[in-house]
Amino acid sequence: ENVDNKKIENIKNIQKCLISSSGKYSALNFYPKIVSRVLFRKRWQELLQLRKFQNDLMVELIQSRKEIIENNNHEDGDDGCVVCYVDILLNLQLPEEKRKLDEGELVALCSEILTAGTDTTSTTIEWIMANLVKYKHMQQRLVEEIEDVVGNREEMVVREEDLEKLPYLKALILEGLRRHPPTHYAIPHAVTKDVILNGYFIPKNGTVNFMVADIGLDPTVWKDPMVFKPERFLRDESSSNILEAYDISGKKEIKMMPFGAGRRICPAYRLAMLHLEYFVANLVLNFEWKTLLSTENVDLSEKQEFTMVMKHPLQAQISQRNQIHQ
Ligand code: HEM
Repeated sequence: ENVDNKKIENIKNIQKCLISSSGKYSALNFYPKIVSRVLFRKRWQELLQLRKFQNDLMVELIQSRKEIIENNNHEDGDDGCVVCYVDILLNLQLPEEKRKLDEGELVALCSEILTAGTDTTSTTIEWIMANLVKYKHMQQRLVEEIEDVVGNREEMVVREEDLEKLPYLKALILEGLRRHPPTHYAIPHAVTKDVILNGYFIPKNGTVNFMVADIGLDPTVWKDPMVFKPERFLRDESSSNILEAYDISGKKEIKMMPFGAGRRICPAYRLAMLHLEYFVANLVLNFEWKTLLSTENVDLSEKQEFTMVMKHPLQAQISQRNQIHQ
């Protein structure tokens, strides 16, 4: 909170720059470092320069946190701040190597959490809102469900504790993640020894990835997989509003895996679900979302950036809903 805007803007820019050129720089991994340094000399220089810029920005912030912890010698509270992610990283002792994280590792982990935790959620919200603009009846059904729960309040706001009473909202979020997962692949995984997986031989250190988007569109698992239909997650599509207990973590079975599955599942999948439900509910409760022109259609074409974004970003006309209680 005390960091000046210019610095925040710089961090935002460097993160964006590294994300948007991640394809370009990941090519540097294709050859052993010694070869790639010669073949792609210029690209290496560019990357190292960006990384230095990022380092300079973040190390200063990390250092100031370190000083606060050392001076206060407490877990949280006295400096008016909650415990930060970086506080936990600074206290971490690597059990096998018996050492703390070095500066480069701290910067890499801070960079990872910023990247992994922002575009993913905002892209998913945009896809879901686009579907709500396109399918007015879904927006209407959602508003009615929310008003039934919060309708008597003075302040029209959906609170965290309301979310469990909103099954259609959850069904809508799940359908958004099935039909428009922000990442179409998981992070590459590697096997630590030779294995045979489903009849395929995978050699030690071989890279394995998962086609997250295609799994959610498998026609042998999902009826009309291309159709956006939140009701598919409700027990009785036509009448009942009871949500099938759907296990997004894939512990029982895997019919879709927008957050990955198993040991390396997205560590923030519950937080992400909370963000998605909370933001969509409040955006819809407070505002009516429409296309700019009544004849206009919402174009749901995709474009691959760091996440799979809308090729034509959502443009909508929003107006404040009539508040029931003034
Ligand atoms: C809609 C929102 C999100 C989606 C769909 C999503 C999806 C994913 C996926 C598919 C992976 C890779 C899993 C694998 O390789 O098996 C992942 C990893 C990760 N996610 Fe998320 N994520 C979301 C939000 C977040 C948020 C809000 C944070 C942090 C605040 C976050 C932090 C991370 C981190 C740190 C990893 C890497 C974990 C590792 O290396 O083991 N994600 N996420």
